[in-house]
Amino acid sequence: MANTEETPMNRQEPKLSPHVLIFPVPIQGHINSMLRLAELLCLSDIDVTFLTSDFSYNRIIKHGKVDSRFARYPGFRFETITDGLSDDHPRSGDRLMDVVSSLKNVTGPLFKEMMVAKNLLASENRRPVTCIIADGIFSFAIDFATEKRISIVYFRTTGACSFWAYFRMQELIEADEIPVKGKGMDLLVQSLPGTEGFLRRRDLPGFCRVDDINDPKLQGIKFETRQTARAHAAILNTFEDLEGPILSHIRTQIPNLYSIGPLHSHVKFRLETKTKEFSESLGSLWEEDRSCLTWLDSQPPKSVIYVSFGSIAIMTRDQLLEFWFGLVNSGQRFLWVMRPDSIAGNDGESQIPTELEEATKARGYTVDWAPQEEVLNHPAIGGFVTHSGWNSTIESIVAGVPMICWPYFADQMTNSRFVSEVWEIGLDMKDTCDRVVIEKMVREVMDVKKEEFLERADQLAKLARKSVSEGGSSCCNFERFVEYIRSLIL
Ligand SMILES: O=c1ccn([C@@H]2O[C@H](COP(=O)(O)OP(=O)(O)O[C@H]3O[C@H](CO)[C@@H](O)[C@H](O)[C@H]3O)[C@@H](O)[C@H]2O)c(=O)[nH]1
Ligand SMILES: C[C@H]1CC[C@@H]2C(C(=O)O)=CO[C@@H](O)[C@@H]21
Repeated sequence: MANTEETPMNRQEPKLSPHVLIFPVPIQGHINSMLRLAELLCLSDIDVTFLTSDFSYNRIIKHGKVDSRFARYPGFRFETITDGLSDDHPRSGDRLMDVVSSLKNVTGPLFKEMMVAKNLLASENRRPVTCIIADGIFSFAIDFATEKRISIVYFRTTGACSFWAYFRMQELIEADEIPVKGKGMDLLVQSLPGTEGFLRRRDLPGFCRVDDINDPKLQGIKFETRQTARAHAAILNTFEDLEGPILSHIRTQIPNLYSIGPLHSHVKFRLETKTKEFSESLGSLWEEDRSCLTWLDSQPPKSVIYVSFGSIAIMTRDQLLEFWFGLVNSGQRFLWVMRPDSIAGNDGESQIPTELEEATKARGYTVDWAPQEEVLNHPAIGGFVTHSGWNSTIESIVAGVPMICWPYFADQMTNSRFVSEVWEIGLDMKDTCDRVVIEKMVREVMDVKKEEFLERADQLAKLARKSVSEGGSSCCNFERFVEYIRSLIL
C-alpha cells in the first residue's frame, strides 16, 4: 500500500546551495574586486560569506552602499574579524605592510579558531563552507583548508603581469636579476618568460627594490606567491585579450587559472542582463563626493584629466606641488582626488602658492574621494593620472581612457610598464616627479597624441567588454568556475 503519510525520509529537503567564503586583505583595492566576485557568485545562486576586518566593515557600511546592494541576495552575509591593529593605524603608505604582518600573525590563528568554533560558518539553511576563496597572500587559509579538506581557491587581486614576476622571484634571484637596488635598473630582465625586450629591472614589483636578498618583505611576498600552486585553483581579475601571453606562461605552473575580469564590467553586464540595473561602484571606505560629476557635466568632451593615486599611496608636499604646477601649467582642466591621509607630513599650516590656487579655481576641481568608475566613464574625461593600482588600471582600460602612470610601489611598477610598452595606452612616468615632465606628458596625452591614444584605448575597451559578454572568454571562464563550485556538493 502506498505510504500516504509524508515521513522525513520521503520529504524532499530543498538542496542547500554551495557556500563560498570570500576573504580579501581588508584594504580598498582588494575589497572592491572581491565584492564584485561576491556579487557574481550571488547572481549564480551561490551562498557567500564575505569576511573582512571590523575596521573596514564599519567603513564599508558607512560609505559603501553595500547594505542596499546585497539586500537582494538572501544568501549573502558579512562576517568580521580583527586585523589586529588599532583604529588609528594609518593602514597605508610605508605602514601598509604592518597590515600584512598582523593579518598573518594575529588574524590567521583567530580565523582558524573562528571557523572551527562556528562549524565552518554553517547555520540554518546554510551548509558548512564548501570553498574558501582567499586573498593570494593568505597561505594560512591554504593550511586550514588543506587540514579540513575544504576546497581552496586563491584570488590574487593584481594583474597577471605582476603576479608572474612575483611567482618567478626565486628564478630572478638565481639569475642575479633581483634585488635591483641601484644597480642596472635599466637592464632588460632576461629570466621572466613573456617579458623579453621591454621589461627592465626597474619595472619589476617594488618589493624587488631592496639591497638585501633576505629582505623580509621580498622573502615574504615571494613565499606567499609560490603558495598559489598549492590551491585547487586560482582567479585573476583580467582577461585573455589583455594578458593572454602571460596567462599562458602562468598556466604552465598553475593550470587551473580562471581569468574572469574585468570584474566590475562583468558584474555590470550580468546585472543589466538579469535585472536591467546599472551597477554603480560599492564598497568605498571613504565618502564619495558626487559633486565632481556635476562639475564634469559642464566640461567639454574629453577635456578633463582625472588624477587619483588610489587608497594607499602617499606623496610628500613637494611632490604634490610638482603635480599641481605641472597640471596647471599644462593648461588642461583637471579633477584631482586628494585622499585625506595621502600627503606625508601634512602640517596643515603650509600655504599653497596663491597663483596655484587661483589657476586651480579656473580649471581644476578637487575632491577627497570620487565615484571613480562613474568618473572614468564620464564623457568629459580624456585622460587619467594614476598610480597604476590594478583596479584603477583595468577600470581605465574598460572606460577607454589613456593613462599617465606614476607608480608608488608593489605591482604598480609592472602595471605601468605594460600600459606604456605593451598595451600602448599611456605613458609611464616611473621614478620621476618633475613639473616640466608632468606638463609635457599631460599635453602629449590630452593634446599632441590625443587621437592616437584614444583610438588604441577604445580598441582595448571593446575587447574588455567582449570578454565579459555572452560567449566571451571571461564569461565562459566564470561559468566553468561556477560549475567547479557546484561540483563540490554533488
Ligand atoms: O577617489 C577614488 C579613488 C579610488 N577609488 C577606487 O578604489 C580602488 C583603488 O584600487 P586600486 O586602483 O587597485 O589601488 P589601491 O587602492 O592602491 O590598491 C591596492 O590593491 C591593488 C589590488 O591588489 C593593487 O594593484 C595596488 O597596487 C594596491 O595599492 C579602485 O577600484 C577605484 O575605483 C574610488 O572609488 N574613488
Ligand atoms: C598589502 C600588499 C601586499 C601585497 C599586495 C600587493 C601586490 O602587489 O600583490 C600590492 O599592494 C597591496 O595590494 C598588497
